Amino acid sequence: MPPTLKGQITMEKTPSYWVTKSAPKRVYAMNPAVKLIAVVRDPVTRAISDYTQSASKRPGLPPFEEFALLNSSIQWGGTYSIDASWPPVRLGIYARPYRRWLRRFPKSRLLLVNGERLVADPAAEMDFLGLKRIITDKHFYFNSTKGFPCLLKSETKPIPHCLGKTKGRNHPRINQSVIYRLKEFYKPHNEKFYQLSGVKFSWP
Ligand SMILES: Nc1ncnc2c1ncn2[C@@H]1O[C@H](COP(=O)(O)OS(=O)(=O)O)[C@@H](OP(=O)(O)O)[C@H]1O
Repeated sequence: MPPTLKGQITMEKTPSYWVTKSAPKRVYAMNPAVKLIAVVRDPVTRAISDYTQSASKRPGLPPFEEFALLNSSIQWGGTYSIDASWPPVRLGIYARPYRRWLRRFPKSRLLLVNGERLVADPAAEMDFLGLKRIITDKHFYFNSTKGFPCLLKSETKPIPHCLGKTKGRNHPRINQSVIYRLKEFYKPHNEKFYQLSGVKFSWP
């Protein structure tokens, strides 16, 4: 962590902390009063997003369906199982890492941000850190080319800032029966996560 003056808040963002087994213990040892934020979205969309990121770096990568299904030689429309060990699928089982974090930190200090709501209404997600509300909904505008909200750095000097090209990519079309199977796969895991967190996300 960089040095922080009194009155300043230091922030650090690393998605892999969420699933790194040793992270809760180490973060706790660093500062047990730390506030934690995890953005979670529909795990089916998360898996496709994760695959899209890899595909952008590796042209010619086989289609999503071939990784998501076990024994993908079977026709996609037939009977098949989901490959729960494929990281884009596995990382959407949120209850597992969430349980690990809860062994060290109280629920009140781990904010679960609804990824779908973060896109629909970003300003609504800003209160957890207890900071003065400087960023409000006036600082966001919907950029229709990007299809996502972007930030106006100040109300008076509205310089627009969108996230880079690697955020908000177009996802490939995925076979509908594979999507259906993935939803079925995640249903019990999502339920477990809703039970543990007390938050009913709207994923099917
Ligand atoms: N405002 C705004 N602009 C662009 N993208 C937005 C925004 N808000 C949320 N998102 C969603 O963030 C997704 C990328 O987040 P990542 O988890 O891949 O980022 S990172 O791993 O933390 O770097 C990204 O996923 P993809 O759509 O698959 O690219 C977006 O859905």
